[in-house]
Amino acid sequence: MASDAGTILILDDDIDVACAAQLLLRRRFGKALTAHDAATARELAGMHMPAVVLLDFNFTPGRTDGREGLEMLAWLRAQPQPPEVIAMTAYADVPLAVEALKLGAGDFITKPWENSRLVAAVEAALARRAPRPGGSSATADLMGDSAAMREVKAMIESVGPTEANVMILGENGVGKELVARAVHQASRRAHGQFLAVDMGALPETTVESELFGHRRGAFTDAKEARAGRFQAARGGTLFLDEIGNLPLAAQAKLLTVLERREVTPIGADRAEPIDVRIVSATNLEEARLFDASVFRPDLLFRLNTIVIRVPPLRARRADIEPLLRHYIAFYESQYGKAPRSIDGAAIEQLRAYAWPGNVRALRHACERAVILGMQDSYRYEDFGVGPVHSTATGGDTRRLGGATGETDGDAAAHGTGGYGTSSTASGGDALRPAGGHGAGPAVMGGEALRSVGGHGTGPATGDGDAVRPAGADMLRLDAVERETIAAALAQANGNISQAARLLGLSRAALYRKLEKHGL
Ligand SMILES: Nc1ncnc2c1ncn2[C@@H]1O[C@H](COP(=O)(O)OP(=O)(O)OP(=O)(O)O)[C@@H](O)[C@H]1O
Repeated sequence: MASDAGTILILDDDIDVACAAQLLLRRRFGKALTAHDAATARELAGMHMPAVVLLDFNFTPGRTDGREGLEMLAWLRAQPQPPEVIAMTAYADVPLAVEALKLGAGDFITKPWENSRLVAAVEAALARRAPRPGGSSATADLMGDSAAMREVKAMIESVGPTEANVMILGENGVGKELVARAVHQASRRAHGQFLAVDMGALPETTVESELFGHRRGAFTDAKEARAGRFQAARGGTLFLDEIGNLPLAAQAKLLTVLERREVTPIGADRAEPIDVRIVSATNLEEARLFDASVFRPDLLFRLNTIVIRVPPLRARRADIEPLLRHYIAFYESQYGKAPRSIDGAAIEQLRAYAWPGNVRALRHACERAVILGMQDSYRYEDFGVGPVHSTATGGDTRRLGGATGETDGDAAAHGTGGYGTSSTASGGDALRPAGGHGAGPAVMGGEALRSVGGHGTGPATGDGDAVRPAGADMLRLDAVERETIAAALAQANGNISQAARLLGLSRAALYRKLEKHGL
């Protein structure tokens, strides 16, 4: 019997092949649509947001290079709610299938297929999209048992099941997105989408179309209708990350949507009701957030029904050791390394370190130690974080410099003192280019291996730049990269999201590069 598992879209220019798949899959899974060319596929994908796409790789007669399929795959992967893609290739095209897998397809089948194999592939694709089963607790991914973390987790468990909008506050890298995901998992919407949007990275000119969607032909580039993030997250949770970076004009539009609980896609004549729970996050200090010239108070009022403050790591030092153990084990397994213990003195020093980059930096430091550590146990130097005591005022001053609350007392997760009250704290993720890393190594993770040994011998921990020229050329390239990043940061006034956009990088990729260059 058909189940309502989500729409399946089949793109194949061979009408017989597409229809055969449609008949089979419709019987088993419910809604299955077909398209025979790229334009129709895009149109259908925009309108129906399929859960799974079966993708042939050549849809123009005579084409055999698979480029069309790879382009379509990239387009599908870039959608606000990307479907699982199953590549369909001819038997001889295994290299193409491998390329498709590298580009994000979840599976491939060869034509002609066995029906049972096709059904199994679609079932597996649907299972990959389903929320993680069991997980007795929505907060299972949040390591740390400090008083502050316990308070954060208790809030998640109590506000999760409500429909209240939640705003999460905290410095960069403290785990705001993880908290947002936990709120979603604890909610009645857990079976629906958790859709994250980096508001700081949306170009101002397209904010409206990205969030609310557009109809075909609504403006010059609108070649197909496209659902916005509000529609894509229907039934689920929309996570508006870096909300503090949203320009004031876009804030006004967002406010209208939240007040009316409906969106009108650009070019549409009717509004559509929205069905999303809004969770937002920002690293702005509260003083800035309450400044009406930065953030509209009426919008803030809509968003912050419940506020969860995630304290910086230095204010909950009891979490440092469990986090270290967790991420060391994680990277040992990822890199196939034998488990090693952490030297007792190293744990003490790592607990005393100020962790200006919070959990994200701790995670990177563990990855570095696993790759570079040469002793029987991990030593403090393996983590590449610089001298313990340089960090309270110097070190990485990029993200909030204040080292207040540096006791095991664990600042309260909410209330007034938990976040950003230090007079030395800089606004948001403002970057001070002059802040160096003291005596810490200038390279992080696998980059160090590559600078010494040429290229390609260590695990590729960077951002896809595993193959690099050796020696002087590489040093020059690194210097150019560093300068380019510094210039972009200066131009963006230290705003990480904007700098990432200028550089064409994701924020995560930019963070890695900042750490690599000691910026
Ligand atoms: N309590 C935690 N347990 C395990 N991992 C964590 C925890 N907190 C954060 N992390 C990890 O640290 C990294 C940064 O977390 P996350 O992206 O949620 O932070 P953020 O506050 O949203 O950062 P930003 O403000 O820069 O977007 C992620 O890799 C995340 O998995």
